[in-house]
Amino acid sequence: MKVGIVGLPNVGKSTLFNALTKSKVLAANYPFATIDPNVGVVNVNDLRLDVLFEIYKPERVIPTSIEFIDIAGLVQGASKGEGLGNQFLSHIREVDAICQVVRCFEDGNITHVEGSIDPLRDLEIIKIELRLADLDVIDKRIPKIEKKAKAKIKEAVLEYDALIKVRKMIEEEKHLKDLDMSEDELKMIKNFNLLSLKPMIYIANLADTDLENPESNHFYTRLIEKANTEGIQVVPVSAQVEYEIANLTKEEQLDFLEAYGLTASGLDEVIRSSYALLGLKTYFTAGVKEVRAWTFIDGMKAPQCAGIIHTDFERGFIKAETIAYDDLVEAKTPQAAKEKGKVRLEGKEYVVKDGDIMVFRFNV
Ligand SMILES: Nc1ncnc2c1ncn2[C@@H]1O[C@H](COP(=O)(O)OP(=O)(O)OP(=O)(O)O)[C@@H](O)[C@H]1O
Ligand SMILES: [Mg+2]
Repeated sequence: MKVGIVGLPNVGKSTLFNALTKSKVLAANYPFATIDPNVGVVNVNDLRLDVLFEIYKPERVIPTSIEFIDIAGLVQGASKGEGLGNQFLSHIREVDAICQVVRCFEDGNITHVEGSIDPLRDLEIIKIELRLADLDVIDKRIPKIEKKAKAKIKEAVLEYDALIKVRKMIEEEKHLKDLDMSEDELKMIKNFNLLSLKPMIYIANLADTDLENPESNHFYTRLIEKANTEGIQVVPVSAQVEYEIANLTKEEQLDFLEAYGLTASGLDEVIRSSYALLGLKTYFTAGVKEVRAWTFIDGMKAPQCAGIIHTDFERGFIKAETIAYDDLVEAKTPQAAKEKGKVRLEGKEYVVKDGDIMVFRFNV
């Protein structure tokens, strides 16, 4: 699962990426500092792992992770080849969700490609470019299948109808959920990796002085209002502050945060929101050797979830011993949970739930 960090040039994308991934890729005060995408893996902090650690006292705890990709800045006209143009857009096609960094901080020393701070204008630029790029893809495809669709070839009719619907949706700025599309049409559309259909959150990149009270920044409040109308979540952070504290010890971090009137880093919220945005859930495996978190997609059944660990587990799946996280915590030990009848034996059709602690029985 990949999350792309997207936005205008020089708004703080690489700075945020460095903070998230504890890396040191080039983040610099000029547009197009980033050209090739940077890729990094980020652990997903989960307090439940700390609790499971206390229960199982394992030798090690392994959190789950997601991948972040820092992508080159996008400018007006990118869909027509401006800036890094289509090369840039192809990198966005590969991600499953988008974190859009929106500059809300004022700083005369840091160049803004549009010459002023205006988050709503910036959002509009990005949105238009993503939509134009999609229309381009659709309009190249439609003539290729039109004849076959008119000749009533089944596959082509399905694809043609789906493309026409989505084209209209993009043009009229509607949502996919407002469209009357069949399962098959939706599947078909997925293959095109359309940018405007990717789930998105906005990261409001604030000045350090705004952290204590973001609402005092009118750029930020306007961004929130806009996002509310779109049903998009906003996460406020200062990429610069997060970067500065990313490599400190936990204790130093707390002191540093306190100086800004904060109790926690904003990065966890960025990571958690991205995880949720992707529709991701977590199940656990737990024992004395290892407690480990595994990511699955909402709706997956037990065998598929087993397959995330090893394909043999899926192929030879028999049953899954399952305890709900809350049941385990309430019972205090796996033994007590068993005695209370809280350990369930689930079969092939079981839809795994967030927090399930699972032991897979399999035979190959
Ligand atoms: N919240 C912030 N407050 C002040 N300065 C910031 C903040 N976030 C980032 N910056 C500064 O903005 C400049 C640009 O940052 P960065 O290189 O991360 O941008 P970018 O979006 O990756 O740009 P590009 O598109 O060129 O790759 C850097 O000098 C960075 O230190
Ligand atoms: Mg960059």
